[in-house]
Amino acid sequence: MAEAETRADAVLVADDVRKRYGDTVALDGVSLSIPAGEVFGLVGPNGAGKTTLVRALTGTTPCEGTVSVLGAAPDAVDPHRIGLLPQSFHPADRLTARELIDYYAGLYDDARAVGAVLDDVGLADDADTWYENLSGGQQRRACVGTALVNDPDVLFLDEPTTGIDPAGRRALWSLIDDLAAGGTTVLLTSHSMTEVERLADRVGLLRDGQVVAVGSPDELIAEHGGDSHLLLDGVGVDADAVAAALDAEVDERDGQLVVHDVALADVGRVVADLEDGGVDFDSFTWAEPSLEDVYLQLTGEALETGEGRR
Ligand SMILES: Nc1ncnc2c1ncn2[C@@H]1O[C@H](COP(=O)(O)OP(=O)(O)OP(=O)(O)O)[C@@H](O)[C@H]1O
Repeated sequence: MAEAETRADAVLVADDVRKRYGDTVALDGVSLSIPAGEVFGLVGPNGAGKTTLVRALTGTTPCEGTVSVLGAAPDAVDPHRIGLLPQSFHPADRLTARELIDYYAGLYDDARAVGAVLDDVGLADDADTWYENLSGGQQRRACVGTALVNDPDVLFLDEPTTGIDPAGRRALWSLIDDLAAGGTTVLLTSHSMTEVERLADRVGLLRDGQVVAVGSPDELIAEHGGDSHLLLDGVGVDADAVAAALDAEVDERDGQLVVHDVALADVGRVVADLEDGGVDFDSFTWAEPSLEDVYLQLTGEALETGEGRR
């Protein structure tokens, strides 16, 4: 699709957006265009500029360049149409979850029913617990709820699932799916590549305030994810011995040996060749390239775990 056509349909546009904090360049010429109903995942290392871009797009920080939301400058858009979950959000401790959602609902003329929002974020059973007595994950759910009360057309979620347990994360993912299916445009930031690969129609990778790649997870994986590979674990595994036994490219990553370019159908043969070559290893895992590999490739940084660094 031509860029002009894309922009005409776009709900969120950033055009050459720049932001400095003193000597720190937080955004260095970011251009993006996000159509209605898309879930767009923004990823990148700490300090890459994700939160600053969310703030620029929501008009909560001034910036150079052009940003537009629903065809207008962010501060000209009807606030009913925008939902924002900031990365840092500290509601009053002595409000219950219900009172917190009710407070935000009171800011809008036609807010959703408080009980329905509590249901959406899985807090119906804890609705009358003070915020300070909710667990970290429950607190985050309550915060997500405040961004949903106005049934927004555009939803900004800055690290929405931080601290939320796996079941809660899945529930939130399916809620986001449903919102997008209903036409809501969602911009979310995350350090979990699993989350972004699962949710996002397209992903933008920020590094040092610049967009270094944009595309669907499949496109990014095909372009930057590398090959399917075998990971070898165990004391006594030696990269040179493995390379010699297999006549293959081998390198080290996080204490494992990576044998490159191994198709699933070839795993049996490769393992037999290793045994024939006298290579001593404890276990192996076959892996297809994932968004995490794209991230590693483009940022040169390792995530602490496969589920992100938080
Ligand atoms: N209010 C501020 N004052 C000064 N510098 C800031 C401010 N906010 C952000 N920065 C700096 O701007 C850069 C981008 O920060 P930003 O919070 O946008 O990154 P991020 O990608 O969201 O990081 P994280 O993954 O840690 O949330 C960083 O170098 C940060 O230190």
